[in-house]
This record gives sequence, C-alpha cells and structure tokens, in this order.
Amino acid sequence: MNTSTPLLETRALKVSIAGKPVCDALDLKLAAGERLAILGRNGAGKTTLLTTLAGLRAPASGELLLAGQTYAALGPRQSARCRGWLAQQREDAFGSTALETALTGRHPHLGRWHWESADDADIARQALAAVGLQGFEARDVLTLSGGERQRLAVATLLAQAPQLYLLDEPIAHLDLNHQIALLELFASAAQDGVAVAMSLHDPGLALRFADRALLLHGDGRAEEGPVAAMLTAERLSALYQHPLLAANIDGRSCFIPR
Ligand SMILES: Nc1ncnc2c1ncn2[C@@H]1O[C@H](COP(=O)(O)OP(=O)(O)OP(=O)(O)O)[C@@H](O)[C@H]1O
Repeated sequence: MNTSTPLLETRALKVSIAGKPVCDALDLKLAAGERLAILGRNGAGKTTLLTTLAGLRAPASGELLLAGQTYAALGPRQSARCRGWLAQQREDAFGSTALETALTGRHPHLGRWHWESADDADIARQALAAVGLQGFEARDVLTLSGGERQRLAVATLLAQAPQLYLLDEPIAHLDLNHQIALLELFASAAQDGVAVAMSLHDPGLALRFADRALLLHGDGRAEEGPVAAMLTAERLSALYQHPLLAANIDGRSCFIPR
C-alpha cells in the first residue's frame, strides 16, 4: 500500500436501511493517524453506516475502499487484518475465558491449520492489560459486568491489531474513568498510525478525542469536516433538533441542552 493511500475511502457512497436514507453520496477519506467521530440522533443510521464501512452489509451504491482495495478483492482474512469492528451488541452463548476470547483477535493472523502461539497469548495478555483487565485472564466471560465485557471486546480488537478501527459506541457501558481511558488509548493508537472511526453520543468527547466529525441527519444528509467547524452549538442544535449551549470549562468544551 502506498503510504498516501487512505485506510478508508468512500466515493459517492449511498447507504439506506428499510427504505430510509442514511447517506446519499458520502465522499470520505480517513488516513493513518486520523480519528473520525460519527454523530447523529438515535436511528440516524450510525450503526448502519459503520456496519457498511466494516463490509458487513452492502451499500446501495458507490465505492468503498479499504487501504485502496475493495472488500471483495481483499477477502475475509485480509480484511480482518486491515480493519477491526467493535459491534454494539455482544452475544456470548457459551462460556469461555477472557484470555480465550481476546485470543480470537489473533485468528486472522494464524495460518489455516495453526494454533495460537505463546506470542499470540502474550499479545492477548497485553491487550487485556491495556484495558485494565489484567488478572481477568481465567474469568468466564459470562460472569463479566457490562463494562468489563465491553473492555474485553476492545482488548480482542487490540489483539487483532488492525490498521483501521471501526467502533460502534465504544464507550457504551463504561464509567467516566474508563470512557476517558479508552478514548485516550485510541488517541495513542492513532498517534502510532492507525485510523479510527467511531460513533459517539457526547459531542464534547468527540471534540476532544476526534480530528473530524461526520454528522448524520437521518434523512440522507451527511456533513463531514474538522471537529472545530462541525461541532458547534448551532450545527449540533440542528443535528439533535434540540437547542444546545456551548460552554468552556477549564479549557474543555461541553454542550448543554437548553
Ligand atoms: N432490520 C431493520 N428493519 C427495519 N428498520 C431497521 C432495521 N435495522 C435498523 N432499522 C432502522 O434503521 C434506522 C437506523 O438504525 P441504526 O441502528 O443504524 O441507528 P443509530 O444511529 O445507530 O441509532 P442509535 O443511536 O439508537 O444506536 C433506525 O430507525 C432503525 O430502527
């Protein structure tokens, strides 16, 4: 891959669900080191768009490129090495340990007949430690709290070590301390050269932890640009269809519903 090739690119991407438009003609480029926050009201289509970007549902039309290639050209294994997908819902039908779960992140890197190696186990342990789950290796996933399970899902993604992270509400279920720790973790990963696209409900956190914002209006209109230009009280009031006040406290911006 040419280093100037975006890790994610959409050209005139049209996405809709059940006859409802999510975006009509989205042109997006996300390069290594960039973080994009996706915002919109409930039902605007954030999950639908992210699932499409993850290659898990087809767009209505337009092009979607991952590191310059289509999902079809990459195939499932190479796609999984390129992009990691954090879904909103998790289904654990059977018990397995936290370490075994984090190790599944290594599967795209294993040969067809290979088992996980000691190196893979080390990577998975480091990923658990990165989200504060050291000491949880032997715990059954079915016994984890909602926030612990969310952090385990993130650890599994870190073990996968993709270039592009697609995160659907990554801070759901997390307390304030872990919300900031997780967003800082992805900020640091971006500094190391990954790209991140994530849906967030808090515009203040989006302003602080993303470089760019994509606003989905829920009727096919999508606006994208630098956070400073996109995350203003005026635009956000229009987006959420509720008047918001911008406030600045100790150099941190937040938006307060009127
Ligand atoms: N299988 C389906 N059939 C019909 N409508 C659907 C289906 N799946 C999703 N939708 C609708 O599509 C719209 C977009 O859903 P989506 O989950 O992408 O929104 P979202 O922006 O992520 O919302 P939230 O903030 O509530 O998570 C919603 O109105 C939802 O009810």
